[in-house]
Amino acid sequence: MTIDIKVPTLGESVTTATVSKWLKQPGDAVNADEPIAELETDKVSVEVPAPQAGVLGAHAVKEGDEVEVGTVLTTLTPGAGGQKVAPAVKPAQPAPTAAAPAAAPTPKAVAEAPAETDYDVIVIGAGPGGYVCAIRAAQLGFKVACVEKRATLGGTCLNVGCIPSKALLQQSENFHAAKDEYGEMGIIIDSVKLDLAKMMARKQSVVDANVKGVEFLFKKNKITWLKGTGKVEGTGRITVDGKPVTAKHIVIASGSDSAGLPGVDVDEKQIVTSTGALELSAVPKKMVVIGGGVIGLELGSVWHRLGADVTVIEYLDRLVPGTDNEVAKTFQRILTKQGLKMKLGHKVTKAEKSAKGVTLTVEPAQGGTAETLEADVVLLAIGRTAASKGFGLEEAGIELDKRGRIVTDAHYATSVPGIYAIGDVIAGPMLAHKAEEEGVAVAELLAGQAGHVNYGAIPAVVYTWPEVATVGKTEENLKEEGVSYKVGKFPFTANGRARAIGMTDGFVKVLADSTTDQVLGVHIIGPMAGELIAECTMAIEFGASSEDIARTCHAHPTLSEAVKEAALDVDKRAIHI
Ligand SMILES: NC(=O)c1ccc[n+]([C@@H]2O[C@H](COP(=O)([O-])OP(=O)(O)OC[C@H]3O[C@@H](n4cnc5c(N)ncnc54)[C@H](O)[C@@H]3O)[C@@H](O)[C@H]2O)c1
Repeated sequence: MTIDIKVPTLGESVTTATVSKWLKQPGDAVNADEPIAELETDKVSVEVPAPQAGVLGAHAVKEGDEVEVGTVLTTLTPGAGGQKVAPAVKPAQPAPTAAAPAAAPTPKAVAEAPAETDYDVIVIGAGPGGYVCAIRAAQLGFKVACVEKRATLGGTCLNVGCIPSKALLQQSENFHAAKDEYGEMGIIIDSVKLDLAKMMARKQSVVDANVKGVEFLFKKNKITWLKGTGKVEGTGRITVDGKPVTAKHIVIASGSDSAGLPGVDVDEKQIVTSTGALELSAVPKKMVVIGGGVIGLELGSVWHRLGADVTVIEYLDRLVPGTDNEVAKTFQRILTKQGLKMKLGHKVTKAEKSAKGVTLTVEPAQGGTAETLEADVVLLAIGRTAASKGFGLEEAGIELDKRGRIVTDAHYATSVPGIYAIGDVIAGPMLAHKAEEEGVAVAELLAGQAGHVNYGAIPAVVYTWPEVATVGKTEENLKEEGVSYKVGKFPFTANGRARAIGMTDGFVKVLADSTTDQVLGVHIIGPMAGELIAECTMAIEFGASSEDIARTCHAHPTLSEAVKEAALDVDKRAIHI
């Protein structure tokens, strides 16, 4: 008996390929799944594996021939594979060695695409990118499943990131205000006490309500939650805890993990990432934060307000890289005034744990004399890395860049047909709302619509007090790009509402093109900056001019009037300064 080996399904809309190379010749013995020929489609190179062990018969096509899906390539006589039972036409492939691993990525993915699938779309990861993608795909009529290994939906953001940190930020701000600021407003509270356990319980109830909300949305949209760990096997195929599941389209939204630092071993008790810093059972006396970025400053602020002596060690000579320099300097001044200690231009080279605490060795970033710092708790917050390892991506041939992020084209397609990626696991800012936008865009693209993300209009917010919010280009960006721009600025000290609420730190800065007046960037440090930036983001999205903002009536008395005044100041006609 012989069986035909045919050109397999090549993926969506690809029906023809060219036989680029025969890897095995007639008479060669092959094992099941061993590649026997290489085909090239207009998208990728594909290997055709033998369906079972046996000996190859006559080849029906030669190298260079164009073939269609279903064309017979060659025949196979089933039997024992792996050994030559007929004279070799070509030497057998060398056995894999450490120096030359045989597990070449890419090609087999397309060859194994299933003809019929369990779902239209499978999303791997139920964070803001993944769950939003799943919901939008379901709205568009797809049969959708979402794989999530965590016990609850919502990913890092809802479970151990954005949401719990914002709950703690609010609660610690209220505690601090009641303790240190209400007196000025004529509210005398004799004794303000912290009940940390209750504070943590409330934070958890906020998280619980949010993650249950996503579960409800899944039910409402008839999305199947596949509980377990997803592993990508190739085009159209994954496994969940080892069980095969198939889909026409796979979207990877696996997110990111906290970056480690050699010599600093995280135990989530004494040396913590953001996850541990949201769970501390007591206020540390001394806390050292490694990294003066978003997480370090938000969570450093929380524990400082609750009573910890906090020192931030930052490698660069400024806080929050990427934000407007002037904003960063003001931010540093305000946080220092609040009592956070800053050690800029320094790095941690070692962290030694003992029963008493942690001893950190700290050195100037550019070299110099080392010193030691003591801490009860160390928060490591030096960035996050794409979660792209350990679930089959490289084996399936999905290309990663040097930083481990999945490489995608403008439509979020990876190097393997039918597999897409969005959110923290691909390039771009690691922000929940960026991931959400990409989730919607990819779902719409899969439905044949014009899904799109405007990367020039993605706001970023640091939820400290005051908040820092930014959208579009910074002055530094514009100088680098040689764009001529005008600056309008307005301080919150001159805003009536800011005075009334007693929060006058900070300013709004509007950057507009010198020639066209188009708004190119807005940078805010001040009360509720994270809310105020929405108007500015919309201005950029709609291609508005600073005059458009300046001529828009803003309610009085509101903080948003500071945005209007900054826009007026672009033409030096602010009223209240
Ligand atoms: N509010 C928000 O939107 C929000 C909140 C939390 C996290 N996030 C995102 O999560 C990601 C991670 O946040 P993050 O704060 O960890 O990263 P980050 O990139 O914001 O900041 C990390 C900081 O650590 C510094 N650093 C790096 N190596 C160092 C070293 N060896 N010693 C001292 N300093 C060092 C960097 O210069 C940088 O300032 C970011 O992409 C952030 O945007 C966003």
